[in-house]
Amino acid sequence: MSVSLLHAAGFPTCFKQQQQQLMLCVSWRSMRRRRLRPSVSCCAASEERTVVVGLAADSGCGKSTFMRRLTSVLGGVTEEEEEECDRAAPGGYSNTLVVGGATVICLDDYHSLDRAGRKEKGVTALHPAANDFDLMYEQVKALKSGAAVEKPVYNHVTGSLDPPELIRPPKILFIEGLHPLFDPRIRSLLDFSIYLDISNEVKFAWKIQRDMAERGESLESIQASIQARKSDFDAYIDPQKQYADVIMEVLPTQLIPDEKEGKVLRVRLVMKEGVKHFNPVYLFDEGSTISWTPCGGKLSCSYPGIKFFYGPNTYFSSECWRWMDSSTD
Ligand SMILES: Nc1ncnc2c1ncn2[C@@H]1O[C@H](COP(=O)(O)OP(=O)(O)OP(=O)(O)O)[C@@H](O)[C@H]1O
Ligand SMILES: O=C(CO)[C@H](O)[C@H](O)COP(=O)(O)O
Repeated sequence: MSVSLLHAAGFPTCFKQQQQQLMLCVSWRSMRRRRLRPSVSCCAASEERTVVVGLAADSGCGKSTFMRRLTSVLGGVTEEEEEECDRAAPGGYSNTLVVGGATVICLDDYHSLDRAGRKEKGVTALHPAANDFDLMYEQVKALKSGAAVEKPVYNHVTGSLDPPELIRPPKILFIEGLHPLFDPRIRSLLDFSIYLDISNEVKFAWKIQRDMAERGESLESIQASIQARKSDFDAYIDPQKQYADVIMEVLPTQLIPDEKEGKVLRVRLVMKEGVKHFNPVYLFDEGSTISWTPCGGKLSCSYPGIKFFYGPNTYFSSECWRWMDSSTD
């Protein structure tokens, strides 16, 4: 898991280069919004139990990008998966991704209020009242215990709920969305959890990049949408990070004064100690504290160009965490 996570997070180096590569990719979420054929898991219920991984983040904070990179480690979609999908649910819209024996479901599908309903009640999609946590729990529990479910589908194009789709239990079930760690019952089903903690500055830069370029939104509407969701984000989304096994913080760089474009970033990987089946990664020497700033004379870019930190640290008042900080110019 550690290697895949590092790959997905872009550690330890070349973050800038990877960003450029990412920018060439079409966002998976935007692809699936256009896609008209649902993906339905085609893995037969196996003797082994399904491993459940939660990925939490605010909207526009890289969940789809992260999942696309993580599942690329698992391999591509097999012919059997394609055929099963075609047979099981031809036509229609889906937020689900099936790849390499893993199924990624998007928790937006558990919105109990559609776009019109939220508008009428004056709540955002981040508010618990707009989501069906009972059904989310029942279905994740069923999948984990090897039973298929008829999962609802929230259609981001129409803003309403489509007919449900069949999800069979995969080897690995990823639940990604706004609230995978919100409900204690659902938290108890997770074998591993990740929170993408994107600072306001970077979130804004990424949203502008995606929503202006790909969705034709104006700067003002992006600003207004972030602002309108801010109090619910603070109340219901952000606190989930204390329950995650791994938190990836993406922050503005400290290496370039006044860098506003969000093209150069600082990434901090926060890893909980003592999580079953997870070995936190380290730089050079496990358990030590390492801070590295290269010699300016050896750099082809402006000093300091790159900076690393690794060591034990506290997070939410607990000491069983390790941090890795990486910043590149
Ligand atoms: N690791 C990354 N490095 C650089 N840019 C990124 C990274 N992850 C995401 N982004 C930028 O942020 C944008 C939003 O990412 P993405 O669509 O994956 O977010 P999301 O959480 O799935 O959003 P939503 O829930 O609104 O669909 C991307 O289009 C990309 O521009
Ligand atoms: O936060 C979101 C996704 O993470 C969306 O805003 C939420 O799902 C509502 O969808 P839409 O904006 O299409 O009405």
